[in-house]
Amino acid sequence: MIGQSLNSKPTAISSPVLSVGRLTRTYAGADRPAVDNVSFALERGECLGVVGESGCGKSTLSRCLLRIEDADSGSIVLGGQDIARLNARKLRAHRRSIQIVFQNPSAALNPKLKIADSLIDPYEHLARGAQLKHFNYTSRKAYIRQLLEAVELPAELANRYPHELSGGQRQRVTIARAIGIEPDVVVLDEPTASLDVISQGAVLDLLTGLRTSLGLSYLFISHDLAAVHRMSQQIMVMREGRIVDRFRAEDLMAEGRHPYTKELISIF
Ligand SMILES: Nc1ncnc2c1ncn2[C@@H]1O[C@H](COP(=O)(O)OP(=O)(O)OP(=O)(O)O)[C@@H](O)[C@H]1O
Repeated sequence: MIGQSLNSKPTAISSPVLSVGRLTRTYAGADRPAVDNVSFALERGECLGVVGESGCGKSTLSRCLLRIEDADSGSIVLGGQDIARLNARKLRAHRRSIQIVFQNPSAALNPKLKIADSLIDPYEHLARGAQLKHFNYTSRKAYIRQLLEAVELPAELANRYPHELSGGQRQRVTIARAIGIEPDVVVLDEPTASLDVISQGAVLDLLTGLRTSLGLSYLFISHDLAAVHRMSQQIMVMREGRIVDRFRAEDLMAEGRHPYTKELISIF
């Protein structure tokens, strides 16, 4: 099922899978932008971590990237096209390319749908008939079984409702939903914040395994520097809507870190 051919590290010469330029979003009545002139490039197959304290603009950034809300200005280049200004009809073609996993899996899953129905939904709306590289859609049942297996859940959970799963199992279902249509980019917005410490580690390890085996690229957004460091190849530090520091993960403790990054290091 899941191909292992993409297990090797991506080469540095590949062009970014997602490029964001000078993205800015100011809420009505606010005295400063929630997202202020943010630019970055996400390399294919990598995880780019965004760390910052509560209120720094992380969730606003992720909602703008998904076009759940619109930025005031700036570009979001995905698959070679700037999707920041596409109208709903044109945006539809790109919906499959970028998916999100939210903090709270209970809110992300429809309580009235069985797990199988929740899992099939993105495929039916965004990927029906598409050629998938890693999951084979031979039948609805076989596809759902592959998705559950990919996130290490037993097949029999397919017939349950969300309230009949643990929080960790529910988050694995939302991850399966996001990856099942094989997007280029997955935005992980505090994906483990609602889980206990043991489940957090297991879900982070699962996400890293999926990134390498499926060749996914992640934007991993969290207030937790330790988790961001564990997951990411590149790290950006966000404060009051701005990116104040960026570096490769191995340079976290290097000379020249921004004073605010040092503050975050001192409490992690
Ligand atoms: N819908 C909204 N309307 C008005 N202001 C908002 C809205 N959403 C967020 N904000 C404000 O924008 C700023 C950034 O909020 P955002 O939720 O993006 O931060 P965050 O880093 O994700 O915080 P947290 O980690 O607590 O979720 C905050 O000052 C917040 O009060």
